[in-house]
Amino acid sequence: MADEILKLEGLKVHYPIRSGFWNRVTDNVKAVDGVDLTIKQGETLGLVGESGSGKSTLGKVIVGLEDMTEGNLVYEHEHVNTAAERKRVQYNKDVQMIFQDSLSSLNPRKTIYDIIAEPIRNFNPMDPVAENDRIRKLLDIVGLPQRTLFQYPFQFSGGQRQRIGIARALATDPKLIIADEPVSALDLSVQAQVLNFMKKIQKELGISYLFISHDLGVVRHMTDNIAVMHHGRLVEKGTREDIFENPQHIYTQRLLAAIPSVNVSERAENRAKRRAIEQTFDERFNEFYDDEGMPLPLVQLTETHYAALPQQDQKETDHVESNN
Ligand SMILES: Nc1ncnc2c1ncn2[C@@H]1O[C@H](COP(=O)(O)OP(=O)(O)OP(=O)(O)O)[C@@H](O)[C@H]1O
Repeated sequence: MADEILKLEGLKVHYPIRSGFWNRVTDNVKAVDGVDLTIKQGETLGLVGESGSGKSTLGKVIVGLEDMTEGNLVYEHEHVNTAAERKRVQYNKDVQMIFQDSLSSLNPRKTIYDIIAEPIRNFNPMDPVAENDRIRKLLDIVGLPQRTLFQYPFQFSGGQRQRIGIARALATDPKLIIADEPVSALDLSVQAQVLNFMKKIQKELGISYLFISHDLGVVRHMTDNIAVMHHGRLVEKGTREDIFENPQHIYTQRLLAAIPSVNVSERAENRAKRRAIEQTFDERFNEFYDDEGMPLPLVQLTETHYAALPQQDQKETDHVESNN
């Protein structure tokens, strides 16, 4: 079995809500509320949930764009928070992010050359000739013509811009890429191209991905394992088969029902199924969520499959109490 590359332990991000005359902290938004998750070397782990479930916050904590309130990041078996400076610099070089909105994540005043050069200059400065070679090679890897090097982001299509974002992320030779909704802003035909391309470079370069998406349909073709997030907690995690063939949590079932059917003749039938699942979700919400509307703790069902189930639903034969 592949070794782990990154482990999240009890990760929490709570944002204070201030109110009243004295602007005191009166409550917290629990954007991420105690997530345990392991990403293995070379795998793609899908992180799925609706808007507001906390996925982006989790991704940002991993790359240091957001601070955690509590918890640990363990990278290659070492705690990132307490690691020596050298190890932390290595972590920042090894773990990169691709964003959903390629236009706003690429500096509009910089050429493609300078955009890709920036991480190289930060992490691995080299002489101008070597830098030029490296940038041209990265452009080749992402399949953009050399003549685009001195153009600006607005001169590219969405799909091409996403490739530039990928080239920038690859510039430091990362081991793990956090891809936050990398294709949701793109047309369907371009989505497939970018996804296939991401898979191709994964095979060639042996990178791991944390692939964040609101759409289980997109994640299906990309991932080995999947974690489903709701209200800042994981409600289910397992292999792709566990999630698609044997979903246990009502929220996972609802997300699966939301995947649009390609087959037109099945659409009416799917609509009816979706309505039934929505109804089950509403009826059983109080069993699957606590008094504050938060998901229950995860329980281990099989070697690979975990779900936040109420007691009476923990019926799989070989289930083991989770220590998560
Ligand atoms: N800086 C912040 N201050 C206060 N609340 C925040 C902040 N950032 C995020 N939140 C809240 O935390 C929750 C999780 O947000 P997050 O963006 O991580 O969700 P998401 O699942 O990625 O959704 P989306 O796909 O829409 O980005 C939301 O309720 C959001 O409003």
